Amino acid sequence: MNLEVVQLDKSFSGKKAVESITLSVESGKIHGLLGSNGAGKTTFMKLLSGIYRPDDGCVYFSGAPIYGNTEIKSQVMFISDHPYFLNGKTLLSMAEFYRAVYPRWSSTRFSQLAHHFGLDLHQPLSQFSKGMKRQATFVLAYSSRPKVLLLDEPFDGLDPIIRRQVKDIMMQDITNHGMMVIISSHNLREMEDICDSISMMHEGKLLFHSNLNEVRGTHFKLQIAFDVLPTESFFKDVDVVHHEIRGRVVTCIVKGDRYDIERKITKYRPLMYDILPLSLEEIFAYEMGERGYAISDITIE
Ligand SMILES: Nc1ncnc2c1ncn2[C@@H]1O[C@H](COP(=O)(O)OP(=O)(O)OP(=O)(O)O)[C@@H](O)[C@H]1O
Repeated sequence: MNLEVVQLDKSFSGKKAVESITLSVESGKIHGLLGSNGAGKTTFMKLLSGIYRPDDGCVYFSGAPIYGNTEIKSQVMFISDHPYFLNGKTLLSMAEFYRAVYPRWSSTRFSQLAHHFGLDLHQPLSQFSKGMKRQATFVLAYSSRPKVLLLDEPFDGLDPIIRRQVKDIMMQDITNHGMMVIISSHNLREMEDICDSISMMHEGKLLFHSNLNEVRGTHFKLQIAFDVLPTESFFKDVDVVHHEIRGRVVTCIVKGDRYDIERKITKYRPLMYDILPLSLEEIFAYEMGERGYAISDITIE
């Protein structure tokens, strides 16, 4: 299933939580949703999963709007950042519930995964630890075999071994069954490793939407040392979008083709230079900084 979001709007008490978002994601891909606190990521996820009705615009999966559409909703699974289970339920009784709602449910998968993670089928889920509750959520989600998996801060509370296994299973469903995954997370290091594309939200708006390899191939960090600092023309010529000068060393973020950048740099006769791809954290800081959301120091009494 492909996702198409068109001009999506959602407000709470007159305040926009999601504003004019347009976005598309193909099946078999992982899309990362990044953003500041309160940017609107969870609200956006709830609109994508058909929990919230949009004030304006629409969320389409394979051309059909999701809101109020039971058939589409049964193929889209949302895992919230707060695992929630019906009162007094065990993993086994939750499995019965999911089996009734999700037509692609696999009891074989359920038995295999519950056994693999060593989860007790008969213990009330309320007695599970935080990490065990998360594992139970993933067991139920993977057994439901959704075509689209929406994950809001999904790996919090999982130990590193389980975290890796949960991601491995997700990758198998993406590769073997073309599942689409949309992940909202503040863990940029992890997102960098697994996402095909990313978007960044701030104050309800989508600032930026791009294929990760494309960003890495067009944005670079440049450290360059000069005998004598160059004139302003250097920054224009090399297409510097942000720079800092310390002594005779200039650190910049540069946009463009890597070989073209190197060719231009050499004309300014640097003593030495290093050109590196930007990390997702640097892209985030740069894009947010452009919108006035930069790191500032705070001193407390
Ligand atoms: N049910 C609600 N009622 C009223 N306001 C809400 C509701 N849900 C979200 N909001 C508001 O919408 C805005 C976006 O919140 P949201 O939870 O979507 O942000 P977020 O990007 O997920 O944040 P975080 O990274 O901090 O989890 C916030 O200003 C929040 O107060």
